[in-house]
Amino acid sequence: MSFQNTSFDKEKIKIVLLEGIHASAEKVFRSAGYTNIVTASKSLPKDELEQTLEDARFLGIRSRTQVTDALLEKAPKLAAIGCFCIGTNQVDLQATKLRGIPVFNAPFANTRSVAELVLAEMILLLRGVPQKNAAAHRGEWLKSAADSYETRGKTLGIVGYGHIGTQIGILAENLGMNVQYFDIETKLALGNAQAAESYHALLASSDVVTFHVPETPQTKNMMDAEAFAQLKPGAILINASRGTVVDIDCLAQALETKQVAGAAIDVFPVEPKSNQDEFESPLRQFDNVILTPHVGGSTMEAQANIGIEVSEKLAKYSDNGSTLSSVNFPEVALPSHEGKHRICHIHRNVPGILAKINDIFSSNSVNISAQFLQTIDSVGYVVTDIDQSSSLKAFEELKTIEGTIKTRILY
Ligand SMILES: NC(=O)c1ccc[n+]([C@@H]2O[C@H](COP(=O)([O-])OP(=O)(O)OC[C@H]3O[C@@H](n4cnc5c(N)ncnc54)[C@H](O)[C@@H]3O)[C@@H](O)[C@H]2O)c1
Ligand SMILES: O=C(O)CC[C@@H](O)C(=O)O
Repeated sequence: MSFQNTSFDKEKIKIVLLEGIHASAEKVFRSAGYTNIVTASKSLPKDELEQTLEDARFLGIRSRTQVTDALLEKAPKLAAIGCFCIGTNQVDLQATKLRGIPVFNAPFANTRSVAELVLAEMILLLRGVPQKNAAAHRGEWLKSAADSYETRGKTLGIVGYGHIGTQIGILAENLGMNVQYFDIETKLALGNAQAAESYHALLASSDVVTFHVPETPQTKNMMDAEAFAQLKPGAILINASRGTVVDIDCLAQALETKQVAGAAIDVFPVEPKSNQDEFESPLRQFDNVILTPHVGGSTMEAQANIGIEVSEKLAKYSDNGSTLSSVNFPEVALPSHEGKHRICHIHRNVPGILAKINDIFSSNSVNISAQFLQTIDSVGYVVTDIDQSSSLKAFEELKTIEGTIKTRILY
């Protein structure tokens, strides 16, 4: 039997793209020869999702779809997942890794969009525009300079000085603001920004505090009752990171007591599953709070770019085996394997696997033309390019090595 018989027709490879992923993604897949593409404009209910994933090879999601180990159990053919966004907290990264499923995302494409929104919100909140706007819609006329401020000379505190936080810092300095930041990592201060002595020092000395941290156990309720008490009275609070970071009930209380003069919140502990579901929040009652439906990164530019970036990563993994920039997997950047067959072996990272793989190639007289290995704690990934004339028997034998998680053959 030749390798040709194991070939998986590209047209049969099922790709599921959920949550209104931009059409640019489908275009990339189609131009790479993939035609079995299922799309949905929202996240799917549990049963429907499980059914759709039964025979799916690739899954594309945004922030709503929760990928748990139990869901992966129902998706035995899944080869890789693309998060068409920055956050990957909706995916069980450990479970996907142990099942040999690399996860990809778009780490930069929407960062400018978030930075611009935050900048605009800061200006509007310092001027009291949200409450004046809401009043005008009710027929009231709040012409007054009271509690209305310029950004110039004010202090912006950025919590999480990464791709988004740094861009906001630069933009805010151009408005004449003083910028300070707090990050758990040592970061290069851009412009005239300064690292705050501590998180609490930042809270106590900033006129505007904005959060740009990932969802982690450490960032959960970073803004709790104690943190609100540390804020400079009358500060503005912005959260466009993750809904777990700010305790919404504590924020509501701080707005009641005027400890916080205004807020902009884009992300929530519980978000509606679709645009048809009602948005519930204790913040709805406050005119001085800008509420946006998790659209910090939702601009036409960002979504189109994300669609291209993540689908290209998935198509490349499918065609070539490259895992470069995966967030949970050994990263291997692979050259083209024209004229060769490429065998990908994903396994538990225990001593001796590489030797066993090569023993099998050797005993089957397989000529290896290139080999790549990378490991990440518990998982290893070995990619071997072999002559086309080599026997399929070796590939079948590789599957029997103890500790094998997944094998693929690409040609
Ligand atoms: N609202 C939206 O639509 C939207 C869009 C894009 C990203 N996001 C969210 O914004 C987050 C930040 O994005 P980014 O691109 O700047 O990420 P990033 O990884 O570049 O930066 C995050 C920074 O937070 C720091 N950090 C982590 N834990 C911290 C802690 N406990 N205290 C202080 N700093 C901590 C990291 O060291 C890093 O510098 C993402 O994780 C994502 O969840 C939201
Ligand atoms: O598009 C989304 O659903 C999430 C956007 C944002 O939170 C991200 O993590 O990039």
